[in-house]
Amino acid sequence: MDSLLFSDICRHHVSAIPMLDSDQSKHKKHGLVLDNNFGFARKPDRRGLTISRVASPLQPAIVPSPDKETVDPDKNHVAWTSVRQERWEGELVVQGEIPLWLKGTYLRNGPGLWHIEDYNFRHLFDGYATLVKLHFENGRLIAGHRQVESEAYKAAKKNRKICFREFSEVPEYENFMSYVGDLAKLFSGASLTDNANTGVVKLGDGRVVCLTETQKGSLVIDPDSLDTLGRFEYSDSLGGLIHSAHPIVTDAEFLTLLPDLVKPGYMVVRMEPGTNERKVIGRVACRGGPAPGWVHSFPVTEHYVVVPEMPLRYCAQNLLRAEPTPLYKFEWHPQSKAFLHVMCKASGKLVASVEVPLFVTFHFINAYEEEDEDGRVTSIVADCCEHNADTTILDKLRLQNLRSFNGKDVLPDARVGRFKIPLDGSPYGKLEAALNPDEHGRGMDMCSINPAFLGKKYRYAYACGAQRPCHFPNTLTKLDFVEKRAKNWYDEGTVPSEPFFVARPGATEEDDGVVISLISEKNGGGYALVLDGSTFQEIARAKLPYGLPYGLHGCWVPKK
Ligand SMILES: CC(=O)/C=C/C=C(C)/C=C/C1=C(C)CCCC1(C)C
Ligand SMILES: CC(/C=C/C=O)=C\C=C\C=O
Ligand SMILES: [Fe+2]
Repeated sequence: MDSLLFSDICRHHVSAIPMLDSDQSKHKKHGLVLDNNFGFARKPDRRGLTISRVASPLQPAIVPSPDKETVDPDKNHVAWTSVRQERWEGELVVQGEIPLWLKGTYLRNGPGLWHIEDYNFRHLFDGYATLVKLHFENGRLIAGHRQVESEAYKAAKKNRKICFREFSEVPEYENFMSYVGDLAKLFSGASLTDNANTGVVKLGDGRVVCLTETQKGSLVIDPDSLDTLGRFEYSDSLGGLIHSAHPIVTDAEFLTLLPDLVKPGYMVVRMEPGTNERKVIGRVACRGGPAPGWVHSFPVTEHYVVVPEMPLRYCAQNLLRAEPTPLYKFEWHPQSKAFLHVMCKASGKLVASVEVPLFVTFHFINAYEEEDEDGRVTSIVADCCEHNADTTILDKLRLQNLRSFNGKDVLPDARVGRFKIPLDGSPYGKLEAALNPDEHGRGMDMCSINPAFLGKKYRYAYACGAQRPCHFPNTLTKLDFVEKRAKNWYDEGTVPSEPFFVARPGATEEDDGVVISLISEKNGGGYALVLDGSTFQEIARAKLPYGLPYGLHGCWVPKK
């Protein structure tokens, strides 16, 4: 049973954040708080991890490495292993120095639980959401993680099986009639997951919301306790079941895209802080078919929203299937071509719609307007993590592939794809690499920028790159689009998550700040890492009591 493996996780005295609740008290042992209450029975996972450490209440723990002999790093890298318990919180020992100006909480969301009972999920994106926090204050660091209490997660726990349609997993049907019943529920959205495992955003009004690609998977959480407070109900009647996993969120607005699978196109919508009502800015009809392209993310400039139409398109038939297809809910339609549409934020009018070379991206990095000497906008530049128009990256993110690294260099090449969209009515846009991909080992994804440069001409981005041979991005990289160079951070055998930039208050330089990442180590350990935004050198790290599974996207909640 997992409880043996989870033994003796220490929790320190953190007076500001009450932890004991009735669930936890039953695990209270030797003055420690455990929270091994997944309710999913499971055979031991051969990690044989034992972290046994009792910390005095005020002393941060020094946690020994797990038993090396029983850890098979190739198969059991902690990045691809389910989080070991529902929740934990404690203060970490900091090596180096956390700047005193860094006051607030970094939140990171991601799919962290990939099994129920003995059933292992297939794809990275299937896992139930694990929310991680790093609270920085006065040079100290309090960390914690907790499962997001979606209906999908709670139902799986209660019924000991998958109950909703996830990215690639669907509930097991007892008979044909139950499959038909589930299909009926698909159209109303009732059978879709609300497992908000992709990102977390802080709205302009302070509410913090975990998100995924289903609209029902928008869940409000408490950034201190990591409690799930309830569903974020959109009060408009725009309908639809899915949206972009990456809305553009600023203190002033929330912008997102609602793909329309019936009449292929996208609704561009905006929501003001303090409301739950999205209002339509405009609609873009697809130029290719048979369905809209997948819009995991999209970029904006100061005045425009760029709507990508990728040839990797949603596929209604694949949505209905009980077994995943090679491209899951999507299909690759190169003959349908690729387009970028540009909509004016203020009027909802389409100011450009250009055909561009075929591309595959999850993540746009940023976009900005270029002007002539009279201040007229002549073109738009939009950057993304581009997988060389190759969809195989989706297959590389299958857990079986992630868990079977054998030293071979199998990560497909990726680059910073820079689109140039003319606004003079020309029918074509360009796509080129913004810098030589060798600068970042030809791996490229999970990007962030200084948020003050959102939609504006910018020089720097932070992302994960590659130190080859590898099967997954394994470096942190700082990209300089002026010098066309990258600075890379690498720690052998680790899997770093999205580098997240936090600007120093009062900064005037774009890269004046820190970059935060959570690192999963091959020995089962893990640490929080803080790099200097400018030099990209390590300034602090703090070991976690145990490594955490790979996570996706984060946000920053400044201390009030
Ligand atoms: C974690 C991540 O990056 C993406 C998650 C995507 C999900 C959960 C997609 C779910 C979907 C369904 C459950 C049915 C409808 C299509 C689609 C949005 C792909
Ligand atoms: C982790 C990832 C791609 C890595 C490729 O090199 C994509 C994640 C997408 C969802 O947020
Ligand atoms: Fe994403």
